Amino acid sequence: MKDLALREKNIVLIGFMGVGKTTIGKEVAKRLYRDFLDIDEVIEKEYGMPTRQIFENFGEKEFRQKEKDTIVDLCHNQRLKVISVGGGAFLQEEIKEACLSKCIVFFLDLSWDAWQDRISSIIDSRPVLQGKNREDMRHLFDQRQPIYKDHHYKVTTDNLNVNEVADFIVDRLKTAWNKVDPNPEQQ
Ligand SMILES: Nc1ncnc2c1ncn2[C@@H]1O[C@H](COP(=O)(O)OP(=O)(O)OP(=O)(O)O)[C@@H](O)[C@H]1O
Ligand SMILES: O=C(O)C1=C[C@@H](O)[C@@H](O)[C@H](O)C1
Ligand SMILES: [Mg+2]
Repeated sequence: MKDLALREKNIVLIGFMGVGKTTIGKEVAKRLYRDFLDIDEVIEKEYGMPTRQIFENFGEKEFRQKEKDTIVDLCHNQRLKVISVGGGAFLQEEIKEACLSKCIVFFLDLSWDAWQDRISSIIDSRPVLQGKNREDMRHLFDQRQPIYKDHHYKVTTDNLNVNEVADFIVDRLKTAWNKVDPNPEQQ
């Protein structure tokens, strides 16, 4: 696929587990009348089981390979999608490179203090949190922050609800689109 106009590019949400990529991605897609894809859900559908079971049955290495193939393919062959990627996706350079070069990447940032309030709602379904105590989780949280450093936009979500974060993202996008292409329908 040739290089896309800014308005046509896929929008990708990145960030640590539980920051709201799936929840907010759905809201952004609704507001823009776009299809939403959650990479964890795409992979789960393909395997017919939850991520946690994919890790148990096939191992993290296979999950990561599938994650890479799925995201890189979408980046090169799809347009106009809103995509939320798993919290570990940007550990892989090829994923990072494909997303940053082909899509518009939003980093959803959340402080450790605010993140801790989410633990009970996410812990059962996230394999990489299994068997970890609070200190281990803090270590993983800190260790992961550098992988999200490369992005196009950052949204600090601590004091924003889901609708406010989605509105913020859509507002940023519309500003950027209008800057490069103010009257798209007349061309
Ligand atoms: N801005 C927000 N304010 C309050 N709660 C939120 C916000 N965003 C998300 N949540 C809640 O946090 C929980 C985790 O959200 P979600 O599953 O969307 O995270 P995620 O980033 O997709 O996680 P993962 O990387 O593990 O898939 C959900 O219960 C969701 O309702
Ligand atoms: O942060 C991670 O490493 C992960 C996050 C989830 O979204 C899933 O992609 C999987 O559970 C791994
Ligand atoms: Mg998710």
